[in-house]
Amino acid sequence: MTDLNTLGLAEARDKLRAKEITSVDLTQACLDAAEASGALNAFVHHTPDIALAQAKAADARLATGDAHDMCGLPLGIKDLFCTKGVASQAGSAILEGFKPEYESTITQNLFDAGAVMLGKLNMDEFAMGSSNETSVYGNAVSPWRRGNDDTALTPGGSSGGSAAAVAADLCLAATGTDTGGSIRQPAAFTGTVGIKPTYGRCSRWGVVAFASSLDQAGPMTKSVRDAAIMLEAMAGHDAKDSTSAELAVPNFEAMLTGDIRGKKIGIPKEYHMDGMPEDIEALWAQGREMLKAAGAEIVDISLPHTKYALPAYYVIAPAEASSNLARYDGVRYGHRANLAAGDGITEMYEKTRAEGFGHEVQRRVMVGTYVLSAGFYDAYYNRARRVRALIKRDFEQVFAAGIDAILTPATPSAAFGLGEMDNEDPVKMYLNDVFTVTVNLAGLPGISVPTGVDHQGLPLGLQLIGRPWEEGDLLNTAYALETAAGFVAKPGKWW
Ligand SMILES: NC(=O)C[C@H](N)C(=O)O
Repeated sequence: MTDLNTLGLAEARDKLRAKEITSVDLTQACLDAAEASGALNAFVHHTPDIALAQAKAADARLATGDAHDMCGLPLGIKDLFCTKGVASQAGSAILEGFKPEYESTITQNLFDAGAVMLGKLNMDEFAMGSSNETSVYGNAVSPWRRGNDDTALTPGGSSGGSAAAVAADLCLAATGTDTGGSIRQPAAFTGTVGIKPTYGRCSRWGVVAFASSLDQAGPMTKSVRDAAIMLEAMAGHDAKDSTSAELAVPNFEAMLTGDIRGKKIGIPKEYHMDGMPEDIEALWAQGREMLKAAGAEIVDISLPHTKYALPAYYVIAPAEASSNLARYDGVRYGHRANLAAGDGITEMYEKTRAEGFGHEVQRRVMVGTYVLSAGFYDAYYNRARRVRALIKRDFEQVFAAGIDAILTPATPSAAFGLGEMDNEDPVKMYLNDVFTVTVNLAGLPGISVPTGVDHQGLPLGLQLIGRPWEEGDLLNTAYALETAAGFVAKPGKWW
C-alpha cells in the first residue's frame, strides 16, 4: 500500500496487527513525507535513526502478538517535551543546544507503549502565541489554502507544527500542549481533532513549564477514535508531578458507542460574541442540530463570568510564566551571552535574557512581574484568581444542574494569514483564545472537533467541554458530532 502516512492511528494499528503492513514501512513513509515538507516548517528536528530503531523494535513486539495499541505508530512530538538526548528548545533561542538528559513522562509512556518518534515539531516560543509566529525557527505554515489564493495561512498556535504535521499527513498523530487553547485552536484551524484533558490527567513532568496551574498536554489526531487511543497511552498518575491525579485511566476507545441519546448539551449564551463571523454562528447552529438529531437534548445555559476569562488568563498565565522562566539565566541551560570586560553576573543575566527571549516572551515576563509586584498584586493577580474561582463555579453549577457537555465554537474565526495580525496590538492575537481559556481556568477537559468549512473552504471546529475526569464521555459526544458532521475535507498538496 502506498501513502501509508495518510493512515490514522486506529487504521494503522489494525493493519499492523493483521500483518498487512510493518512499522518500518509505515515509519519510512512518514519520514519521507516529513522530509519533503520543508515548505510547511512543521518538523524542526528530524530523528530518523531513533524512528527506525523504534519501528524495528515495534515490529518485533508486534510479531509476538503482545503489543499495545500504540505499538509501531509514528508520531511527531511538540518541541516543548523534553526528549532524552534530542534537542528540546520550546521554540526558543534561549534553549539553543539544550538536549535533556531525561525523557518527559508522556513521551516515555508513549515509547513504553511502542510508539515511534519521527522528530520534534514547531511551536510558538514557550507556547506563547496563537499563530506559531513567535517561534525561533520561523512560523510553521498550514497545509490549507483559501480556495485558489496562495496566501500562507497560520496553522494556529502554539501547537502549530503539530497541527500542520497531522493535517498534512507527515505523521499519524502528534503531541500538543494547551495552556489557554494551544491544542484546540490549531486543531480547529487545520481540520484535526485536539483534546485538552482534565488538569492532572497527564503528567507535566518533563514538559517545559509555561503556566503551571493551566498547562496540560494532549493528543492531536486525525479522528476522535485516534484521540481516545492516544490519550489513554499518554495519561496516568506520575509520582514526579504532584498535580497528576491518582486515578485509573479508562479504556477511552471502548466508550465510543456514538450513543448520546438523552444527554444534555448546554449552549452558553455568553459565547455569542458581537461581530462573530456568520460562518461560525452557522456552524454552531448546525452542531446543535446534529447533536439534537442524534438524540441529545439541547439546553440554553448561562456561564455569567465568561467575559472576564480572557483578562484573567492574561494576568495569571504571564504571572506564572514570569516565575517559571526565571530559571533561564545563562547558567543552567542553553544560551549564554558573550560578556564584555567588567561585566558581572547581573549583566550576564540581562544580556542572556535579552538575547535569548523573543518579544512576546519578554512582554509576558514583564506583565507577569508587574502584576505580581507588591503594589499591584491585589489589584491584578489576586483579582484574577478570584475571577478564576467564579468561572470554575459557573461550570460547576451547570454540571450540577445535569448538563453533560457544553457546545461552543472553538475559535472566533477560521485560520488567518501569516503576518495578517497587527503585531502592535497583542490583544488581537489574544482574542483567539476567547472560547478556550475558560476551560483551562476551570481545569476541565475540552475537545475541538472539525465540523465544517467556511465560505473559503477553510476548516472550522466546534468545542465540546466536559465534566472533570469524564474524558470518556466527552470523547463519545465528540464521536457522535464527528460522525454526524462527516468532515472529510483535506488540504490539496502544494508543498
Ligand atoms: N499556550 C496557549 O495555550 C496559547 C495561548 N494562545 C497563549 O498564548 O497563551
